[in-house]
Amino acid sequence: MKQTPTLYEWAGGMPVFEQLTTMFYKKVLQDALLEPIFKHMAPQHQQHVAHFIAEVFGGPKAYTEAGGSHFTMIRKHFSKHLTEQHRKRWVALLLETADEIELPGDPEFRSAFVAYIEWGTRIAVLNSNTDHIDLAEHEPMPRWGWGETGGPYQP
Ligand code: HEM
Repeated sequence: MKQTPTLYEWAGGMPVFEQLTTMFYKKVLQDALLEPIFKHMAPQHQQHVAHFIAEVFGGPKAYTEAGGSHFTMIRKHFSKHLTEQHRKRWVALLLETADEIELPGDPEFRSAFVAYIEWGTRIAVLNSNTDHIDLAEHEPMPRWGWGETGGPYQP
C-alpha cells in the first residue's frame, strides 16, 4: 500500500512554504487594509510563519525548536483587534499567492490547505480581540492532515 505523504511533503517542502510567505507578505505590505497592521512586523516574520505552517503540516519542528509554541503564536495576535474584513483579505491574498507559486492544485490538498487557513485565521481574529485566553503554555502545536476536522471543539 502506498504511504500517504504529509501535507508538508506534498506541498514541496520548506522552500515552498518560505516562497509562499515571502510573496504573500509582499502583497500584504502593498494592501491598503492590511499594511497598517503589518508595517512594524519583524524582518523574520515571513520565515516564522512559514516554519509555523510547515510544522503544523507535518514538516520539521523548526518553529518549536527555535523556542516557539502554539501559545507563543497565539500570543502574537493579542490586542491586534483584527476584524473579519482583515481576515477575509488575508485569506484572499494567501490563496492568490498559493496559485501564483503553483502550490499543488489537486482537490484533496487544496481542501486540506483551505480548511487549515480558515481555522487558523478565525482563531487569530478571536485571539486578537482579547489579551487573555485559557490555553496552557505547553499546549501542543496543532497537526493538520488530509482528513475531516473530527467535530466541533468542545472543551
Ligand atoms: C493560519 C493563520 C495564521 C497563522 C498560522 C499566523 C501565524 C503567525 C505567527 C507565527 C506570528 C509570529 C511571527 C513572529 O514571531 O515573527 C504571527 C504574528 C502576527 N500575525 Fe498572524 N497568523 C495567522 C493569521 C493572521 C491573520 C488573519 C492576521 C491579520 C489579518 C494576522 C496578523 C498577525 C500580526 C499583526 C502579527 C504580529 C506581527 C508583528 O510582529 O508585528 N495573523 N502570526
